[in-house]
Amino acid sequence: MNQNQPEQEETNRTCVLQVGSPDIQNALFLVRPLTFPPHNSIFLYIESKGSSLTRSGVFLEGRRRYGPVWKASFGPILTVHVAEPELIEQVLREEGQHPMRSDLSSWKDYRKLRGEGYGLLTAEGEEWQSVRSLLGKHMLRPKAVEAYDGTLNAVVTDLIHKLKLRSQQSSSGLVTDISAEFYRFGLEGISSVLFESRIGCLDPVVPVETERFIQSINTMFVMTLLTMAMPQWLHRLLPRPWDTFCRCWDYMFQFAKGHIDQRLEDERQKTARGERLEGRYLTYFLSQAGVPLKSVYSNVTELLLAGVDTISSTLSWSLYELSRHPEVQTALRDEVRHVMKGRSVPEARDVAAMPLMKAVMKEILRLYPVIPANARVITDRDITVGGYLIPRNTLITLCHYATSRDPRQFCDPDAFVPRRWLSRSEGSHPFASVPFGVGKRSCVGRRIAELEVYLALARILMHFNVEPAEDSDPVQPMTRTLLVPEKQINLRFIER
Ligand code: HEM
Repeated sequence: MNQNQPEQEETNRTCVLQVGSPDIQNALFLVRPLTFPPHNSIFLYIESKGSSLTRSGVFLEGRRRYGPVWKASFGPILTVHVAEPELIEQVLREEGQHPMRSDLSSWKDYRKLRGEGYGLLTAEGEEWQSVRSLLGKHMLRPKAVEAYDGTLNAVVTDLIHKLKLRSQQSSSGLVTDISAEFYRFGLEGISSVLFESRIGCLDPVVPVETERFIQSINTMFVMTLLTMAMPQWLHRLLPRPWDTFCRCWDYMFQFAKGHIDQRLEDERQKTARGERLEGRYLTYFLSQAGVPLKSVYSNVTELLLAGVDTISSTLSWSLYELSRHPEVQTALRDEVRHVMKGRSVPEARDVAAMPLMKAVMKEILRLYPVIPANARVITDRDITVGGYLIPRNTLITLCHYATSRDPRQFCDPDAFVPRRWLSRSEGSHPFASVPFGVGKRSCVGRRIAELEVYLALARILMHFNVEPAEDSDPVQPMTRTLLVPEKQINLRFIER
């Protein structure tokens, strides 16, 4: 069969190709809210007319039904989906000097409404470029990132204590809802990199404002889908999703501003006392480089937000899969111990000698890419992708989850097989699994995220055998803008 042909024709299909044809609005995706107890907030199914997508089937079903390119509407937004590595590569190779993810964003609408600044996630053009160049120096250069290992290791030490405390509270070493613990770890980790000071997320009693910040992120992501699915005029008729969305952002900005103001005040007092300033944290670099305070606020808010779910999801799925594959867990622990040679705390440079560790993270992000679909808008010209003309300013959805679970790219695609990354025989397309994105606008936190996950996994495996909870059913991923576990992940941490 031709790879570019749909596997199966559907008589009741709601989405057909031919961008620019009069029936461009004929595809309607419905969004139905569901309550989901663990976070006490609303989660979403995305359904196509006729049959529901599985919760984890982020565009797998679209790919199966319609082939590698199809168009659909999400509320008022028309988007062309691209679900083939070669075609994703074609789109990304077309992006210009200042790539744009999406022009139609409720995140941007909030900033306009409240007069807040834009951070790296939301800024465009020259504004984006200047902050990206600055942060890139401190977040992507290997030497600059290595310098954070002491800071991050201190946070990992607290995580290990917390896991010990929690596992000792159960006779079987059970720690329920590990993602919640790793949300706090993620927030503490990114805060320490941003402020070079600790904010108490891993203390025995977690500060109320920390929990509220994490809850705000959760709810904001859910509301993002709802607000995007509703045309703006509907916000007046059904104000709740939009109001809730704005309140979440208000709190997130307030939280970040409080910490930034505190930190800058500390610096002012030091200067007044004639002490030398030698900060090694991102807020300091931003403020010293003359970035306006409004932009420091928005960038720090967005970096805090970006560092929480991403780390939590990756660590949770890593331990989930390692608990179900004890042979991989043992091999990884052996690798860590071999490199550590009796030392107890790994450093950034140790990771270079841990190929299996890197393969485990790649495999986890292939199976569970925390951003399952990304987007691009090409603003200056029409482009041709897979033989279809896509007019300028069209929102193009890049279906990464669909390509990274595609059996044409990865044999046994739903299985956890880290070793596939250690041999060259797999032969998948380089754009089949790109969990951090590719190119100028790719993830600026990638190196920090990798280091944080490596340091945490190495120490956890040195301290614990990680096993599934008794009688635990498999956990599937689902989408809430980001990919998250559909239910709590509970694991047993047995001290070694
Ligand atoms: C496993 C962890 C992570 C994954 C899988 C991930 C993935 C991504 C992806 C897919 C993008 C969009 C790239 C594109 O549009 O091409 C992105 C952007 C971004 N990420 Fe991450 N991320 C992770 C961790 C982090 C962390 C820890 C931070 C903060 C320190 C961070 C900060 C950002 C920022 C600021 C952007 C926007 C970059 C820009 O537009 O210039 N990410 N990330």
